[in-house]
Amino acid sequence: MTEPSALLRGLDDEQRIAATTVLGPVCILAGAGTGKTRAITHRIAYGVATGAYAPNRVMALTFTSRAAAELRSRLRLLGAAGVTARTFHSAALSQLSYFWPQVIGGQVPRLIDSKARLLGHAAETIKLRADTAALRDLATEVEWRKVSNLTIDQYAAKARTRSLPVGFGVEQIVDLQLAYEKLKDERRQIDFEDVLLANAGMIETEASVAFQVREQYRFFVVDEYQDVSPLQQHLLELWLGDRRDLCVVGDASQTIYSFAGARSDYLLGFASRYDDATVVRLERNYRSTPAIVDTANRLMRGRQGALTLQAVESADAAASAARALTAPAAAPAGPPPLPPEPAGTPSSAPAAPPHVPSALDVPLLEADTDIAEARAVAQSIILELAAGAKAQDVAILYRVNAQAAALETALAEAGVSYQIRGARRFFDLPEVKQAVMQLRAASVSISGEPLFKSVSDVLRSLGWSQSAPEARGAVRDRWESLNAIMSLVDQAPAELTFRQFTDELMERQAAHHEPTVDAVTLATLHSAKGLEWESVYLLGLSEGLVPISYASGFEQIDEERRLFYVGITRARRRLTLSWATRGQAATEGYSANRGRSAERERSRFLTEIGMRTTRAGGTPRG
Ligand SMILES: Nc1ncnc2c1ncn2[C@@H]1O[C@H](COP(=O)(O)OP(=O)(O)OP(=O)(O)O)[C@@H](O)[C@H]1O
Repeated sequence: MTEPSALLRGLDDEQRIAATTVLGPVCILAGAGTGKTRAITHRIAYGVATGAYAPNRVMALTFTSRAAAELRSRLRLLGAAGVTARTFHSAALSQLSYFWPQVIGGQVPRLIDSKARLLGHAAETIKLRADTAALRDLATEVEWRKVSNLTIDQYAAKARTRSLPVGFGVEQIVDLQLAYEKLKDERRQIDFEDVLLANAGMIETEASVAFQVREQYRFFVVDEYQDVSPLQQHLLELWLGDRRDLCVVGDASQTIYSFAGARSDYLLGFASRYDDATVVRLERNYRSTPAIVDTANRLMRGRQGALTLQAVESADAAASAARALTAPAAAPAGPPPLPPEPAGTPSSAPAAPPHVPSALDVPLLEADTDIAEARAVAQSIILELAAGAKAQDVAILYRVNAQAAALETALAEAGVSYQIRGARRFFDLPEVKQAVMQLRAASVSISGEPLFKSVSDVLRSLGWSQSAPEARGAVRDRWESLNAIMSLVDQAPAELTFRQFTDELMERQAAHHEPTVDAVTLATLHSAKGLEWESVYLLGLSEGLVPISYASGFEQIDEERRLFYVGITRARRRLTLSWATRGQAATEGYSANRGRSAERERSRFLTEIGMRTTRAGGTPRG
């Protein structure tokens, strides 16, 4: 077991308070890149190491299986392997599967694999016409009702003020939901949200279930708490009962799933629900350069929930009383400032004051069209790669999937390899499955060798070599996959054994946690949450895309602002912003008017930040 004091090394003062306050209600309000994952993993490990927790009585909850796998893996390295780290859904399903036979009898009903398909069948029963796209929107509406913990009647009352799927009225949607629930019951099936609803129902109605569940888990930690839905919050309260050992961590500025039912008010209201809560603010950003931090702060200046440490040192910012993320003194300065100062400054001019990095150092590219924008970005990436950057450290982020098309073209023309996040499942590739199996088999008999040797011997037998084959196509793809596994060896801590390495691989396989391959990442802003890269390009920063055309009203525009904030704060050393002046008609959505060219306006957020524009390949503009 790890020494308790060793677990506190490498934490800053606030992180240490979070880590050592192992009992009672704790709320960690953490800005982007401030080390919240570090804080909660060290807190759990410290609680285990000091004997405050029995590991099997701790439950760490996340919202994605990737995040749960990441927590498990970090906890294992910190000596807290027995702790449960799960998504809300997986924790609820495991309890439901255990208690269903006792309480109801038989097995848990089968989970439906496609809500839209079952809704289609339900629509037929009430003679409602809906095409595939409409059914997907209607499925989202069903999900919203359920995660908001509303009955169909309560939904009917709220729906009158909601923007509903196009072409459907409240009555039709209510009838469809009734038909859907009926059909589901007849078929003895449940959907994703029913798992939480049924689990909650059992704890509420069966005292013995409530007793057993609460006996098992005593200490709760919730990561990304700003994303909690009313249904998840309800279940969490049932799990807790009258206990108070709950630690939540989150960043209200990164709430980007309100449309799907996430509610940051549970995070922001934690201290008023628990008036003796320990509230810790993590505001020192360890990830990004001062210029990137300044860009993020300007965007969030004065916003509610902008989690910050101290007033930025300008009179203007001080006056606004906004608190801002700070970059640590030792943060790298980042790339040389762009755009360049206009030439021709007289040499006799008084010495310039020292340069204070700011958002004005972040380049903003302007191009005529989407493809010109994509090509400008591809060219910039080529320069970065030529200067020694690794492709896997570069990401291009955008608002809607359709924007990837121009990028794919431009990157292919430029010969830059890329992967689209979420587009392929690495561990489903046959060569990867085979490699994991063989590594596992070898790890049973081989021990004591350096990890690199054990893994590379197995992978060589499958076709890996130190240098990449000079070819494109299947052979090269196979090499890339095996090399991605080798790159996990490079990232592994020195003390990791072969057996532990294969444990990790299998864990990642179960969670689809892909290792980085040597390629630039293309991802939507939503799917970039929680990740970081050395260099990040944010594309399409025009009205209609950021904010998206269908966002209306303060709340929705603010969610777009937070999405932009998430994008900015993914960058460690270099951030490049860009937009195209012409494209599809911004007011009518990105993909609705393909082929039609319309003037675009640059994003209002760029103006708020005070960005200057550099024409792609041209000169700065005010
Ligand atoms: N005390 C510290 N000293 C040095 N580096 C740290 C410290 N705490 C965190 N970091 C580093 O800062 C970066 C951000 O940490 P982490 O990923 O835990 O942040 P986060 O708060 O979860 O970020 P986000 O919410 O933006 O995804 C990581 O590279 C991490 O190693």
